[in-house]
Amino acid sequence: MRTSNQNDSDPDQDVVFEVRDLEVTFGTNRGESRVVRNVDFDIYRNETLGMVGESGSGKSMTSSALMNAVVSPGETSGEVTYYPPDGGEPISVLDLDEEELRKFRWGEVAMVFQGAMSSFNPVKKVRGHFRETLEDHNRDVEAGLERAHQILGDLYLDPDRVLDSYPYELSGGMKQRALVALALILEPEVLVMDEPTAALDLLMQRSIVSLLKELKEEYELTIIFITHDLPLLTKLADRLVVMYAFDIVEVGSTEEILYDAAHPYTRSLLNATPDLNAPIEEMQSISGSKPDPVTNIPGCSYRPRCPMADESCAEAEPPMADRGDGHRTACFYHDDVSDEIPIPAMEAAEKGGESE
Ligand SMILES: Nc1ncnc2c1ncn2[C@@H]1O[C@H](COP(=O)(O)OP(=O)(O)OP(=O)(O)O)[C@@H](O)[C@H]1O
Repeated sequence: MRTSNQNDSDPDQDVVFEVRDLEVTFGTNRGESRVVRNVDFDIYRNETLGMVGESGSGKSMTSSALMNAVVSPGETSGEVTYYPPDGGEPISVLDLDEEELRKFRWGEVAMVFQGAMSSFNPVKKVRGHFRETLEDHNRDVEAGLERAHQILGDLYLDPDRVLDSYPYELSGGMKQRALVALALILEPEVLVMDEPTAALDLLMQRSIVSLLKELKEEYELTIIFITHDLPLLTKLADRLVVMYAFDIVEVGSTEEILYDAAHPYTRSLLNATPDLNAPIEEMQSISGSKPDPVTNIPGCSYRPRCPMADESCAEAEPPMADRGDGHRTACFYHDDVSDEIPIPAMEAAEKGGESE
């Protein structure tokens, strides 16, 4: 097991991705747009890491940067180190050339993108997509198609029927599962899923979640799951990363974040989700205007919307405070937050748990 010498890494964890000082910028006519700002975090092998935050907070850009796949003319800087399994040589992802990246992206880390519903070529049968991916990566096509059968079966699909279909002949849920199977065809270690369930109905979203849990065990995957849907994440993720204004404001185990959220933004997010078992449609928006990636406000980026902000929050950016057990948050007042911003639903849930 690799242990990191970085202060904010957990030495007991087997790290698969180590991200340090990650920045993504775009030049605009208003000035430099910094859409990912000094982001530091680790991803542990075989965990499901959920990334949550309001629209535009930088989740997709951060996950694209993990694969050095930020769209042009975006500039990515910092360090993204990928640790292959079994102690293989670490890979500095931002230094890979085009050919190395092509191999890395399917073979080590595969991605099911936002809007993936449309990412099958409509005039090609599903089998053709599997064949093409295998051929492009010089894999044994017959053995690969056999694996496709296995994965599609594991996703409760009829493999022959799906492989012989055109994408338009499949329902949304079937198409989405076929895309997950395609992402897994080259046996990646990590699966990055960006809002993969957004276009599906609630029932299908929940069934994809239980399928992902099964897949993760079966194929020993590390999963990074990006969504606005906090209720969905709580059922799936081992740990959560909360993003606000292009940076991480809180990270910790899902349980810690649900029952001891220590950043005012995370607590507002939880309060905007009245019932963690309710459909996402019921999530309310948080008051105040969203941050602008071209503007750099001094101090804490959440300050303009934070009910607890005072002068010290304007003077300096709060460093990540360590609350133990890998729970960290960027707030000067993390010890006072639970008194200042109660979360009635969580308190009720906790009381219910105690009385059982
Ligand atoms: N091609 C682009 N060029 C310049 N800026 C971009 C581009 N794509 C996204 N952005 C900006 O980058 C910021 C972060 O966007 P990102 O897509 O990472 O957010 P997100 O948290 O994933 O949001 P969503 O949940 O809506 O996908 C936003 O301010 C967005 O407007």
